[in-house]
Amino acid sequence: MNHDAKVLIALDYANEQSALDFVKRVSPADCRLKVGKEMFTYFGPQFVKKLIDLGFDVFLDLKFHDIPNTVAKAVTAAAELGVWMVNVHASGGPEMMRKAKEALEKYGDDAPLLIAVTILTSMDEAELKRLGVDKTPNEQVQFLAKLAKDSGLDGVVCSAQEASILKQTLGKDFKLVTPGIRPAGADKGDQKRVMTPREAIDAGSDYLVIGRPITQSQNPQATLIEINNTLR
Ligand SMILES: O=C(O)c1cc(=O)[nH]c(=O)n1[C@@H]1O[C@H](COP(=O)(O)O)[C@@H](O)[C@H]1O
Repeated sequence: MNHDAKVLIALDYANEQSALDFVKRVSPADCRLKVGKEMFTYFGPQFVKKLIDLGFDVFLDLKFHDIPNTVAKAVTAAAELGVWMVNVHASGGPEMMRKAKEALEKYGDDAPLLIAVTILTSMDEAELKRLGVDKTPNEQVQFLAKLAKDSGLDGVVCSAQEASILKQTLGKDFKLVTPGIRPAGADKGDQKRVMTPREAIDAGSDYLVIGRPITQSQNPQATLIEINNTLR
């Protein structure tokens, strides 16, 4: 579906029917859906196909990280499946990212957006040091995001805290996809540094990954519309 919905709902279910029951309660005109490693590993491409057939844009969040040839083939498989967005780890390197982007060229306007993961929000400075990286997470995110842009990618996943600096340095067309979003008053769960949907958009986010505040709502469509209304 071609629309400007900014909310990407994270479908984190270990049961396919529960996910499909939820999906029937929200409109593909008002959101897109993110399918990650858990659901893909349990339910596979057939599950993704069902969501697409229901009219949803799907972000296939498998964070590919492998040699360039393998990643190019993996993103090709994602394009064949018909997903709207797919991602790779920027730390796979510029050659890997370039090859992945080139593999999608033949799909023209139907190619999925190709997004890079920079530094996972679960990594702190000490953990980066253990990996031999002597930068702060923030510096390393900026470094990898620039590398992703220079390699031709369409954007990055980052925290909303990093969005404003990345928007300034990498320009308005480079898409920023941000998790860790909580509507005012919502339960934070295990997210530590959160922003409201409106704050994240104002900071420069293009797409907001939101899971539990919508999936666990009594009325998911109403919650989604409330969020969308704050973004106008
Ligand atoms: O890659 C992600 O989507 C992701 C990256 C990250 O750094 N932090 C993060 O929370 N996520 C995902 O974003 C979603 C957030 O879900 P909620 O915390 O329920 O809104 C989950 O699917 C997380 O796995």
